[in-house]
Amino acid sequence: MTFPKFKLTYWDAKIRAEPIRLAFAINGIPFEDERVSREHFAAELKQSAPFGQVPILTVDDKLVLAQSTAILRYVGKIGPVKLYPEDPIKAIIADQLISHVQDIESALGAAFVFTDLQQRDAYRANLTANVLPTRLKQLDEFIAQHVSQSDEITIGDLYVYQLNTGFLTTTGFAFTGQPKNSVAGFEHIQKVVEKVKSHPAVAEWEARH
Ligand SMILES: N[C@@H](CCC(=O)N[C@@H](CS)C(=O)NCC(=O)O)C(=O)O
Repeated sequence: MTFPKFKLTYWDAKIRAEPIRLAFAINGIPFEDERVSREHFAAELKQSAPFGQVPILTVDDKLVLAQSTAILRYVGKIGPVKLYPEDPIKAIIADQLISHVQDIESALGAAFVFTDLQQRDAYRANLTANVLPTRLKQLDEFIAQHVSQSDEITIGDLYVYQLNTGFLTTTGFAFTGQPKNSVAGFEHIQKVVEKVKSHPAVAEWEARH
């Protein structure tokens, strides 16, 4: 299979780019993993980026694509491993996983709107005691009901994996004071994490990053 020349531009962070990087890795599609500083982005890229934000994917040095989940769906369609399933029901299951994980990430990120530290702490305490356990339980039950037990990986699974390895553990739970392995209590989430983690291309990617 031949592919265009790809360059993925983001910060030196996982957050919105990592599921895309993993989708490339699982498919064996070569890409330039460009990691820019906030300063370089503001000075050189923000004006020309389609929506003034990263990640962006540059195709063959000319077409510039934006919006992380749109890019992920694209990469999930073009490779030999159909990470974005062709079956519409399987596709919407993957889409729902992505949206739910994004809702969790937004809830974590919303703590930043509070400049008053006492209010921020109260928000995070509620997150830890109520919001996160509820959201994670919903995710666990959804996976139990809808996600295939096979080795097949979807872009939705990549988001669940990213929730555990990226935002939630390194940033989110650190904020809320939760232990880093808080997802471990959720059997079905954990199974998805293990499925992705044990994929040879993902294991190889993690060993290098
Ligand atoms: N909906 C967009 C959101 C992108 C976004 O919020 N990007 C942030 C980094 S995670 C950004 O570029 N911030 C710098 C800025 O807005 O100037 C996506 O999913 O790609």
